[in-house]
Amino acid sequence: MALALWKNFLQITLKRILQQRRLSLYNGAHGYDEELIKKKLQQFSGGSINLSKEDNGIAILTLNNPKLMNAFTGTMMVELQERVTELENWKDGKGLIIHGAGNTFCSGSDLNVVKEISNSQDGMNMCMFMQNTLTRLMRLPLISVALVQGKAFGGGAELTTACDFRLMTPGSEIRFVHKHMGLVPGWGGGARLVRIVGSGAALQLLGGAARVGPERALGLGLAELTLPSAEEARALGEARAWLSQYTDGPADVVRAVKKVVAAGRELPLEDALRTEKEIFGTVWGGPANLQALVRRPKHK
Ligand SMILES: CCC(=O)SCCNC(=O)CCNC(=O)[C@H](O)C(C)(C)COP(=O)(O)OP(=O)(O)OC[C@H]1O[C@@H](n2cnc3c(N)ncnc32)[C@H](O)[C@@H]1OP(=O)(O)O
Repeated sequence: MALALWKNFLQITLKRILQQRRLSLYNGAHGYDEELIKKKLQQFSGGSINLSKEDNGIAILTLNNPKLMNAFTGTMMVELQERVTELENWKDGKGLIIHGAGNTFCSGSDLNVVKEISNSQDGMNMCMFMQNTLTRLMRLPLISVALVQGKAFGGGAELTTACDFRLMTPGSEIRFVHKHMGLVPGWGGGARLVRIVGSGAALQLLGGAARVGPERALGLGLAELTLPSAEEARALGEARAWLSQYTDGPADVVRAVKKVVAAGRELPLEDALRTEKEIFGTVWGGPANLQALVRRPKHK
């Protein structure tokens, strides 16, 4: 009995490690040493990344370091990775809202940390660490929303692009300030921005470190909607209500929808088609499909 349980535990752990590897971009073969950079990042503490999973299948991820406009300290980067792992293992999940504490989104990486790891090796490892985490975030089978209040600057702007949708509150601003810091995006925000707004607009936003308010973001297709409220709790309620139009329904179907779109977004066409076939197989003849066949709804 104990041996069977142990074997089962080992199998589950191995499966999780393999899944994380498959969903990540970098490993040892790329000269990436995850344990080394995690140890380094742990030296720079402060703030937290909080996750609450609600019964409606929507999770709320809060960037919590309001003293520094929710800038990412080292421990927050590590905590973000842990929360993403938790979300990968949340089988009832359908949606995710990412927001910042204290009426603002995130001012990027903590400049005190940036200064301490300004050598090339640490910088490249931090870049690979954050790309791995944000790529796994983007690939979650959850429909995700960045709720942008106040400012989303630098790495904060990059984080918004790892979500499926961006909702902005009145007066909020997304700004890729990297150029003014003598940098380019390194958390994957450049590549994702090109796919969201196209290369011309991305060049304008990155090359000019442009301020993007709700109106311009809507015009560019960077944001979906300007919410009516700028106040934290109200805006969160409005974001929840907006997201629920896509997360209503059985978890397996909502997750399948996200997986089909994620495959179409990332894979070459033939691979995406094959993946779509696999995902189709998980819902065809499933409970929601059979119930619908009994109900025979008219889609008027
Ligand atoms: C991945 C690459 C990156 O992310 S590089 C980092 C890019 N981000 C930045 O350069 C943001 C720098 N900060 C700013 O421009 C301003 O603080 C912004 C965000 C516009 C907010 O301005 P304002 O509303 O006037 O507030 P403030 O400047 O008084 O800030 C409040 C306190 O927060 C701090 N803060 C802000 N951002 C960061 C940051 N990224 N790292 C470290 N600290 C940050 C400010 O220094 C200020 O602290 P203090 O009150 O002076 O002790």
